[in-house]
Amino acid sequence: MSTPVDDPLAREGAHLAASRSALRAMREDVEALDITDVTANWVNAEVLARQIDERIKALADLSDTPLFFGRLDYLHAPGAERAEGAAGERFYIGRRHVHDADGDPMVIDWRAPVSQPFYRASKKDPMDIALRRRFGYTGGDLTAYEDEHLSDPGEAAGTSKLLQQEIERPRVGPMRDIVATIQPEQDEIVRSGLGGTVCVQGGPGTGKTAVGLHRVAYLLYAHRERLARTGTLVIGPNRSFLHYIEQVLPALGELAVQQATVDDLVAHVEVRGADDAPAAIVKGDARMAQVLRRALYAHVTLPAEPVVVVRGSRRWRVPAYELEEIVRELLDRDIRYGAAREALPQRIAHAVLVQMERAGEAPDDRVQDAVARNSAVKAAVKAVWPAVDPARLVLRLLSDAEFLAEHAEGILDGDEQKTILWAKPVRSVKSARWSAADAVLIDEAADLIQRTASLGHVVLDEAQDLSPMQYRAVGRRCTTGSATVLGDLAQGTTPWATRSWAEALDHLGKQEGAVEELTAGFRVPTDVIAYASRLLPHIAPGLTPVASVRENPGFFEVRSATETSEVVAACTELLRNEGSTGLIAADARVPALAEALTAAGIGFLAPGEETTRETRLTLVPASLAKGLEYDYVVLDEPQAVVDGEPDERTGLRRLYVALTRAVSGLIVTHAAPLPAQLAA
Ligand SMILES: Nc1ncnc2c1ncn2[C@@H]1O[C@H](COP(=O)(O)OP(=O)(O)OP(=O)(O)O)[C@@H](O)[C@H]1O
Repeated sequence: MSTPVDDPLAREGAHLAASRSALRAMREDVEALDITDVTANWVNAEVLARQIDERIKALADLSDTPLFFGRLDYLHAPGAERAEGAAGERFYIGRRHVHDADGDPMVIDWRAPVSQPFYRASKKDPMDIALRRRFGYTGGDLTAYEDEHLSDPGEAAGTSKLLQQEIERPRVGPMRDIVATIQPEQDEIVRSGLGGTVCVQGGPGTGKTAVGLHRVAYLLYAHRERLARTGTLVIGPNRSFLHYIEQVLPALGELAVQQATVDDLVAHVEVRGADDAPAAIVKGDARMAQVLRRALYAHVTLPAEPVVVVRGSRRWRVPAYELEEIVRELLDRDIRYGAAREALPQRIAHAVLVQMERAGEAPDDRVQDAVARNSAVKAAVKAVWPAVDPARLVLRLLSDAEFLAEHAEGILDGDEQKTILWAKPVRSVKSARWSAADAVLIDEAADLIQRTASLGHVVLDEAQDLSPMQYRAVGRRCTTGSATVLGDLAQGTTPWATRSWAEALDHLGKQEGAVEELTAGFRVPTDVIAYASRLLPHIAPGLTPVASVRENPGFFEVRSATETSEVVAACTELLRNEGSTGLIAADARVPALAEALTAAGIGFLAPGEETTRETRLTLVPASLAKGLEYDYVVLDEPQAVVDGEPDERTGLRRLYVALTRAVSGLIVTHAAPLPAQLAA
């Protein structure tokens, strides 16, 4: 019988058990904290209690997530300046830091500098690593390990089986983290500094979303205090997508990252209406920002009358030309409309004070405040620099042809103006049927009036679908921070879809952002991605096709199915496999397919609903498929997916998205002929 001493696996198992009890002890220490004496008031107590609560949650030992997944044996002790626990030469790499009762590290956080060679070291550049060990788990049990002697010239470089297994593991439930298998080119993006914006172009399944989420986790580790103050945000295309990814960061111990759609960010009004494509295109065009600025500043009128302030028996007169100077100076300064409006009364009061001093008085700050509040000053401010409500400003632009023409002159042509004008004038902000694009305009106007607060870091996923005005809305939420922009130009399905990343970064206000490309595909099997890539020359010429890293060639079949029952049969067939199945269909065909599934007694979910062992089928309208994945996919009627979009290119892009959701197998069913572009 082997003993822990001679059996490496047993030895590693013992380290796992010891690490687990150390983690338990760390948690118990936090749970035992008594804060009654240390907090001066209840607000502090509540904040502290919440922090403690979060810390306890972050220290949870999740039975199905291994505490460590790798080990690094350094040749030398890493430099003290870069080491968390530099004393030892051996480090276990895991999701979070675990230390023993003496404070010595048992498990090192994957984000620590000493963990980096786990992801980056190679035979070519061993990074001072003698041994890299990967661990394999079955359930929560440590059952395998695999070694690479990176500094041993005699050992050939090979591909890791454990890595391959992890990549090919079937999917059930929401998205999970990839910390154990982040690839070198992904790691470079994950660990790029907080100061810079990174934009990642990558085909379907290249790990963009995964990389973006891990980058936030990394940044939170490396800049914890700063980001706790300024905040982080992940932006995704819709609720079901956000739901799909929402557990990745908590699994990495990060509970404080906000998630939102762009619509959530700009929810100044209730969106009840929709634009047709031509109107949405103009409203989403960056030129609208100029129109709004002009329309807003048109409210400022240069004063023609003096301001006369009466105080006691004296009258102080600020002549019109002096007022004009003040107004011009405020217009020239780079401050918001609202801030300038707030400054104006003080400026006028200051001019009065100068006169008072000249007249031998010695007014103090209180006098200046009193003058600023004087009714004559208030009236002048109201006339010269009136308060503007952003929603009302947009309402007027969209309902008043003359007002729009005046401010869009030389920016939008006559047809464009007509396109965005509402058919019927609308009376109030409340009664208007605002569209999503209108809400973005209101957000732009609101920011012209009052600066939007900036976060420390924003991750923008599926960015290719944003309009220039939406990019601006996101950009103003990270003016003093940085962004990770993730997308695929070939998957852009909005009429205003991004044409180039340079342009997108420009609208975002992050011209300096670096564009990186990911081309290794972790999701889609070789045969399927090859089939889908036939569309690339038609939808995004010039993009590199994804190269699948999956060894399993996957299952792929195109078959004719004239009845919905045959589509249902394809689902039943795929459900015999382990993992999730998605039935993706043109939105218009979803009701009929839902009916057919129900008639056949097959339970199914909507996208974003969590798959369970019992219900593993999701019926996905093509319009919601983006970003999601299933082990097996039945793609119903490709031509209908194409026809569901207003133009052929968008239709083919939608089809490309739908074709690239499968991890292990795809059946395409069709009654109508397949789109010609899919022919080999
Ligand atoms: N290094 C990796 N190791 C294991 N799995 C990975 C790795 N990178 C990505 N994956 C997996 O590949 C799948 C696709 O990743 P992800 O959804 O991030 O790709 P994407 O580029 O955002 O795709 P899409 O363009 O379709 O939205 C996910 O299941 C993800 O967990």
